[in-house]
Amino acid sequence: MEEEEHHGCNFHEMELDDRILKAIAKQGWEKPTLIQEKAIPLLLEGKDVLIRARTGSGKTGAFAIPAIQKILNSKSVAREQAVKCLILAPSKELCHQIYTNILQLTIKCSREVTCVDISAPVDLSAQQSLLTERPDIVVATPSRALAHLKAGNIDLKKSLEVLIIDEADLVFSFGYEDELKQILRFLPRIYQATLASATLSEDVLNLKKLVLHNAVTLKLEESELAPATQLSHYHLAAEEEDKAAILYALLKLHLIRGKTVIFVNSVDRCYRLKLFLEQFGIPTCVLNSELPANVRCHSVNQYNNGVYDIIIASDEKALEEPHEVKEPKKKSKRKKDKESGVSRGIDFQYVSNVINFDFPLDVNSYIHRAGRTARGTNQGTALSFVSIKERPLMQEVEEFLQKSCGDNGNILKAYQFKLEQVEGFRYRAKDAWRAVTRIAVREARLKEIKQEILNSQKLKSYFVDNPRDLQTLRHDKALHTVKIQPHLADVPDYIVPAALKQLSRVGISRKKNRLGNSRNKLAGVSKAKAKYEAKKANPLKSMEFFGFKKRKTS
Ligand SMILES: Nc1ncnc2c1ncn2[C@@H]1O[C@H](COP(=O)(O)OP(=O)(O)OP(=O)(O)O)[C@@H](O)[C@H]1O
Repeated sequence: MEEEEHHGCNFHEMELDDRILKAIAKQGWEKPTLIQEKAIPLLLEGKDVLIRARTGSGKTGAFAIPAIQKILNSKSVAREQAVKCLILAPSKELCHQIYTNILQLTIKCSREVTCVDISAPVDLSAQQSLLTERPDIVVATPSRALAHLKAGNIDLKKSLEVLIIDEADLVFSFGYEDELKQILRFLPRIYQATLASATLSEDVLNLKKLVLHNAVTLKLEESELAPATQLSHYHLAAEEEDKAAILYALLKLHLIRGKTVIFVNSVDRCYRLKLFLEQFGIPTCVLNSELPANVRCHSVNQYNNGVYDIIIASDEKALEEPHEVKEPKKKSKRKKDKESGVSRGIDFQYVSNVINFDFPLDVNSYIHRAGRTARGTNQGTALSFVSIKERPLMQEVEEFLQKSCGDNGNILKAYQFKLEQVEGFRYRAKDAWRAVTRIAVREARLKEIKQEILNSQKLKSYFVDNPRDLQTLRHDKALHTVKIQPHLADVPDYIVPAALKQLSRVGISRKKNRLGNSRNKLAGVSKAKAKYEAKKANPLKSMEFFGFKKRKTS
């Protein structure tokens, strides 16, 4: 089944319970997204559905709303408490996000519909009590679900009505095939199943055969990314030695406005960039697979609430130090978390810009990175730094964008960046980048993990009693493994390009006001949203002042 038309129907026309409608309204969702419009009625009819829709298109709502409706329906007939819906997702972050979404959607019926997330890597016995209550919805990674099923902590044989697998394309690649097959043995013969995925890979089709029966495939004929009217793509030619200088200039001159996610290709480079920006007084928060899962969730929550403006994330597919390692690679001894899809599927909210500091290693990865912005109905920009070596990868992305956006215009626009105009920045950046030695990076990596583990374990019980203090726990503190020279935090007038002097002054004074109001940042999503709304018109607009004009790609 392939659909293109968006009839603009309303949630009220979907025969949903009033309590769900109220919760949807509270979320500020005025209309269903295209995938919600198509999927919700089919799922309410009881069909098995394979949902293929672009990243950020609202798939969570598409499968969660009918599941909640179904539970409310069955409760109106029999009040027996049992697990009726199992939602599997390949990472703890995703589980946490789905769980949060469900809490929001059940806010008006939280007594009738209960939900637990059992993806946290704690002792099974610690979660047993949550499961003895037999919550209506259980969210888990496949390995956690299987462990509890084997331990006899959940029994789904009689009660399960709905099975949902989110980010289905990742389930096999994260190594869950075996676990999933085993889980199926614990399920009843008949249940409704949904798979949600941003791509229709071979893995998804295999999973479909395994899990779905007579399924409807909802493959929306839309691009895998938001349309060009919503998401703008730019590339900027930059060699390794200049990337850092350009980023520093863009950030300090406030040419990049609004919340930003910067992607790099390895955990080391996360810290390298953090330590580099730290020297210029630019705080950032890192997200990578080595950090404890609850820290990652907390960081993303705070980012979504407007506490931080910049997250540096490493891609899980990435290589270690792709530009620098010359010897054969040794296997990292440090434990990486199989269940951490650091950025895949994560709903970073109100992100104005995605910056590919390192160009992604394939088209899929570009799609997933760029999909962190322009989510739902919001605007966004993806800016990629591209070295000569990375040009072939960029061409692949360009071809993909051209094909998927279906017109002959240039979707991936180039910025001609006049590096000579920011010579002062380049000069400072060179020293600062050099100061970030391998040892400093290693120390930072260890220090952060130690700090975060300490925060997350020793202070856990303290934070349970003092949840407000948890809000003030920040993940963007300086790591200080590189010596800070305070003067570097300022931008002396003489290094600001003439065309930008006026603009950057405005930017800097605005920043001062912002800092004065930093407490407000803790106030939550509405502030973050307001800030986003103020800047959304064109977060990279001011780049044009820079003496580089938009030009067509060759
Ligand atoms: N009907 C709607 N109207 C406006 N915003 C919506 C609507 N439905 C969902 N959203 C918002 O869109 C964003 C993306 O939703 P969601 O995370 O469900 O997307 P997704 O398709 O699952 O993306 P991914 O594949 O990356 O996980 C969320 O911030 C969500 O609150």
